[in-house]
Amino acid sequence: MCTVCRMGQSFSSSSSSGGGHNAAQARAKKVRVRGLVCLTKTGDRLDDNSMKTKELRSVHTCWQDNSKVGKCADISTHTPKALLLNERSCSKQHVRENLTLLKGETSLSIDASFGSVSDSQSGESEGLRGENHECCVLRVDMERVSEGVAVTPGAGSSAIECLNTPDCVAVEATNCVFSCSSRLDKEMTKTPGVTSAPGALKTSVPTWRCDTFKHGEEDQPLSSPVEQVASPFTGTIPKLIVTHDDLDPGQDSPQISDLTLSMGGFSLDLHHDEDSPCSDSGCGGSPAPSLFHRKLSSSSSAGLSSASSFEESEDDFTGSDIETSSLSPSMCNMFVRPDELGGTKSWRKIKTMVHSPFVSFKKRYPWVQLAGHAGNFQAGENGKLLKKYCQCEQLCLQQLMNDKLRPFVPGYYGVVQHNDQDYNLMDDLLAEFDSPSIMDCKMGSRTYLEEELMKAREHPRLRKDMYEKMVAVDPSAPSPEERAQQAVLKPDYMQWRETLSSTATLGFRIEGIKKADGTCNTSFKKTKCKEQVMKALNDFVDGNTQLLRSYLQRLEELRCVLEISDFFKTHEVVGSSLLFVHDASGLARVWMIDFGKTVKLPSPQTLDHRTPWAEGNREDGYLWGLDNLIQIFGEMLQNS
Ligand SMILES: O=P(O)(O)O[C@H]1[C@H](O)[C@@H](OP(=O)(O)O)[C@H](OP(=O)(O)O)[C@@H](OP(=O)(O)O)[C@H]1O
Ligand SMILES: Nc1ncnc2c1ncn2[C@@H]1O[C@H](COP(=O)(O)OP(=O)(O)O)[C@@H](O)[C@H]1O
Repeated sequence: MCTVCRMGQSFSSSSSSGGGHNAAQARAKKVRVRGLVCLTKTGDRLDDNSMKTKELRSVHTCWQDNSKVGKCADISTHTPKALLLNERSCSKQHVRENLTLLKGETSLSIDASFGSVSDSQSGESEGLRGENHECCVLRVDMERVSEGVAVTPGAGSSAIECLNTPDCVAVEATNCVFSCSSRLDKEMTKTPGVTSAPGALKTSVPTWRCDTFKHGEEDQPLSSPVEQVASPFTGTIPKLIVTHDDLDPGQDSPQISDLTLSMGGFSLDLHHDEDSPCSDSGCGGSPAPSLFHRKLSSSSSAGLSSASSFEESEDDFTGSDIETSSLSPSMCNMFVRPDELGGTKSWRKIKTMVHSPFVSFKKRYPWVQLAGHAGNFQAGENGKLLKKYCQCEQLCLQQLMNDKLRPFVPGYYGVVQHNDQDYNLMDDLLAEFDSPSIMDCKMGSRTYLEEELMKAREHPRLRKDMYEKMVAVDPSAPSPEERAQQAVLKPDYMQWRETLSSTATLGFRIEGIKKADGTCNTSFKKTKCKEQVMKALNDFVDGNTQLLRSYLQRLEELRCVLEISDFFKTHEVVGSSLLFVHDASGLARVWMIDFGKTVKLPSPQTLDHRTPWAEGNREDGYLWGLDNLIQIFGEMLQNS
């Protein structure tokens, strides 16, 4: 049962309820679409979370699977004891997301304020060829979308046009220079990079040198010198991919949510983007002012760069939200580098964002990011990936390289610098797959750190972006106080998300699925009960029993290792995901990713990861969630 315990919220209302009503009405007219994608040879992006398709060269790897269906205990469902729940959100029925409002509208323009598409171009009956890189969707197609029909612009006469691919992005993509960072206790040696020739998307690393990585007791060899050049950016034909929401019982049509426009390898992240740090508590709760770089969530994407200190982020929170605006005026800003903007902070307030083409330099495949923070990743070389630096994640990955869990996490190669931004360099787990299907499952029964909770109590910070995300899913979810403030506290939002999804009841939730056919779905916010999860999983594997078996085997292996891992025992693992990847060859693997909020416990404390959470015990429910996931896979296999 849900209990109500609202944390101290003594802040004043930032807007009147009347204004809020108007704002709500305005929002209600928006149509949320997920998955506008440019099919390109270079780099694509599918959604608000930097989703991108990937074209890998063929890898004919056969996966021998000898797993047997394991015996699984019944799924136990527990609600962490001390969860502070939003009563309203627990008790409300799920509300469909905005889709029906599309009907009767015409062509769409982008509302940069909240990652939505608004009907501001009503009256148009043909694709609207806009300026300033606007993308347009025809009414006829959007109506088909609203009916749950997949629309493939470019296949027919029209649907979406991706216009005016900005030259400046190509420029942005040029002059990429990689070098190893000399930071972090001189773990790596910084060497000068070489600027690539203009006009091409070229990244050179002529003098790449990384000294042996040392942190504490760990020694990690780093990558060897490489020099690679990606293909020049080419124009693309965008494609709209309709993604079906999980249907709640009683729902009869799919929902569509969230929009990202991709243009030839760069993408416009159209989510509301209140600035945020890695988390309210900092990255992993341990902000390091000199090195900490805030993560940019899809909901809080803050522009072209994300390097900022925790302190700056905190300031941002207290600042008012940016006013909403349509795409066109603000689009120009998207192509302006942060340092070209007037203020030191204004660039972080840009609502929409563009990513440089994200291309695997060797394979030249578009990459896929299913969940997480927009703009967090850059292509690395040789099947590697650059993720925006987070000290917490770095520490974890370093330790994991010497832990029993090593085969279940991406290989880690240290910190590199690119355009003045530090990145953790790690394996691209998709690299060995050919047109992979991918699923991101966020593990655990709690998605925020205890430290975040404490900080929110000490210094309550209003999150307008989270309020907007909340009402977009369920307009009745906010409490009267939240409604008056038009904002929520992060832990409240996170708890609401947990109870809305299967996190609270099963200890994991599906964040996103992208299938080999290019379709994707990141609208699993309300996938809560076991049956819904099974349906999504079954869709993910296309009913393939062998894949189920392979995944089950891998999950059981992972569980065995987790139970004996020193790292796992001594860390609070929050917000970490399991990345499921398979392809047509039958290769199916699962890895642990995202250690941005995985925090070492004070010695000699350890966790069993199954005990229900009560504030102070720091239990995260990770293994409990994995037990349930394994049980579900086992049940599906038995039923198949
Ligand atoms: O999934 P939605 O509903 O968009 O909510 C997101 C996710 O919970 C993010 O977690 P993850 O990165 O694991 O996906 C979280 O980032 P943190 O992990 O930093 O807590 C974001 O917090 P902010 O980054 O504060 O917006 C929050 O807004
Ligand atoms: N090592 C990796 N290899 C391949 N894909 C990855 C890797 N790490 C992350 N991803 C992709 O990026 C998404 C977000 O990753 P995550 O680490 O959770 O980001 P964030 O810290 O921004 O939440 C994942 O869902 C997955 O699609």
